[in-house]
Amino acid sequence: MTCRCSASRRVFLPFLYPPFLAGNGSRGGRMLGVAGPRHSSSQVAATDPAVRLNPTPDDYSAPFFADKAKLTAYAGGGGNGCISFLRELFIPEGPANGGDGGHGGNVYIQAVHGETSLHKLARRRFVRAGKGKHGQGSSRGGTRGDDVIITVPVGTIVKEISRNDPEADSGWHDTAKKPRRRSRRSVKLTAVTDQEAEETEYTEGDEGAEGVTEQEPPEDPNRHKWLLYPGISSSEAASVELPFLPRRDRIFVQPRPPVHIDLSRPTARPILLAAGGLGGLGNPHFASRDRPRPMFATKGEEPMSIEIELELKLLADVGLVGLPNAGKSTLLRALSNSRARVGHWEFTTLQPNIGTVVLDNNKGRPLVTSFRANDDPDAEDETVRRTRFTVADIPGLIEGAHLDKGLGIAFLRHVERAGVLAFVIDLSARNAVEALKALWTEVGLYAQMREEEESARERLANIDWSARAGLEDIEEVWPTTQVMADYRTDGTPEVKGGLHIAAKPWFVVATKGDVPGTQDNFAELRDHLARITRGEEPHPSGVDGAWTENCAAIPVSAINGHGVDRIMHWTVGLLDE
Ligand SMILES: Nc1nc2c(ncn2[C@@H]2O[C@H](COP(=O)(O)OP(=O)(O)OP(=O)(O)O)[C@@H](O)[C@H]2O)c(=O)[nH]1
Ligand SMILES: [Mg+2]
Repeated sequence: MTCRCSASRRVFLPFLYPPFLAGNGSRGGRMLGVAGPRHSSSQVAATDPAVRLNPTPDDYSAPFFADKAKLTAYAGGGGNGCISFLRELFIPEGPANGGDGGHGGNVYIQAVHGETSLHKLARRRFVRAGKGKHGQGSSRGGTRGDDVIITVPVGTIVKEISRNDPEADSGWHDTAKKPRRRSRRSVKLTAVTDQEAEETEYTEGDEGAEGVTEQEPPEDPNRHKWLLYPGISSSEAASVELPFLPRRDRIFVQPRPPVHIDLSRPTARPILLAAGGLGGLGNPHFASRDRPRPMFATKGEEPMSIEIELELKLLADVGLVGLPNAGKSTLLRALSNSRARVGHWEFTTLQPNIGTVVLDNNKGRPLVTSFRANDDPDAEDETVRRTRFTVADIPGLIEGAHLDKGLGIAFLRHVERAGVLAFVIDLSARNAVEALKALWTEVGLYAQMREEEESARERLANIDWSARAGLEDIEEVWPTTQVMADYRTDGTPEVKGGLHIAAKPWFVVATKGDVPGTQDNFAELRDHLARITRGEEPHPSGVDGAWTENCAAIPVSAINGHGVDRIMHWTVGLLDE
């Protein structure tokens, strides 16, 4: 049989599979496997700044990235207790010696510095902790199930969607529902009235007593939690008298629903998400004078599972916000060692890129002296010397993004936590003041949407679902899915709220300054920002109380690396504020 795959390399489409290219065609690059010079494009780029800042569209590196993931964490079930008896040469019917079952493994979550994306978790769909092993004869306890730690990047938010906890649902661990202790031989009868259940005790020998109706003892609701000795006959099994299930405290306290954890700092210790089930008790626990050879043990607890949603908000110091094709990725390349994709069309960048700006050039002599808050809560010094800062480049924002136009405003969550916002404006494209206003309007509307979502979430968390609340109450607090902006008389959307982003320090990077005829545009922008600083013009977002202390525009030509150092100094100044 002949091979059905084409032997020709012509089917390889370089546009669709650019990462497979080792270089670019125009500068002596080559496809994989094709003879050519043995240096990579990154080596060429690293040595030649002109090539690095004006690369061809196929000269980039795109690491795997996902900022959302949904998965179900299953804790491990407990192992069963064992029913066994000592049997030796001269002891045919020895005492009970069944071991206890091992506890199930727990599922934890931990934010660590090494992780940068959720793509591995997005593909997994579920994680499962190990089951506890069953107990064995000769009093051998089962081993504990393995714990699982989900490691996520710093900046991840964990939200619970649903959970299934069979043990909690049965009320067995809920101390509020603890039944009264009763004698082993007494069986409870209940007569339910309209308001509350009245309890009467039915005790053997009371049959026929006045006021007590003779009834069959009710089925033990915990019958399914017992294991019977496999060797006993079915009639013996039916008549076996089981004691009350012993109440046991959980070793690990299950987090209260709904789980909502903001992992904005690395967590020194893993945080418990789902606690494993307790192991069952072996038959020696039930041995007594009356019952020296218990023919039963308890089963291990059923495990709980929790469905969670993970959302990553990249924690960069500076967020680049700009219209598509403004030159954000080129600027990121100029500031850092990033190999973000650059192209002369809109939406070249489809997912966020993070670059690190090294202040001391790795030589221990910082170009700029700067301090940042210390991450380590145990450290005595509150600030440490800053040697680097990170910059996030996100897909371009277009006007009407709040109406879900373009790539939407979902990517703004990656700059939401940035310490400083840098608005990248192309001086050669259009009026820079208008572009700045358009960008700030979208950012302001996004901030407003986030605030509404957050307050709706808080109200939802406070709802008493057990109360006889009308459906209207619930609908009232349900978050709106889209922001419907109010419009001013001039047709521009009006932003209400959103101060948590508008209060951040910001500046404008006026890029493509090398293009002839852009000076007037820059001068107008600079004057406009000076008026905002003096308080003669409102903040471009229109939000009251927004940051207007020292609004600056820095002219650069990122493609030539001109003026980029000033951005570094300015940013550090704002970060230190
Ligand atoms: N003349 C000139 N061209 C520039 C400059 N900076 C970027 N460009 C060009 O502008 C185009 C767009 O640059 P990108 O860096 O991809 O722009 P972007 O904002 O990341 O675009 P999106 O990812 O699509 O939002 C590319 O062709 C760059 O070569 C500059 O300073 N001067
Ligand atoms: Mg880009």
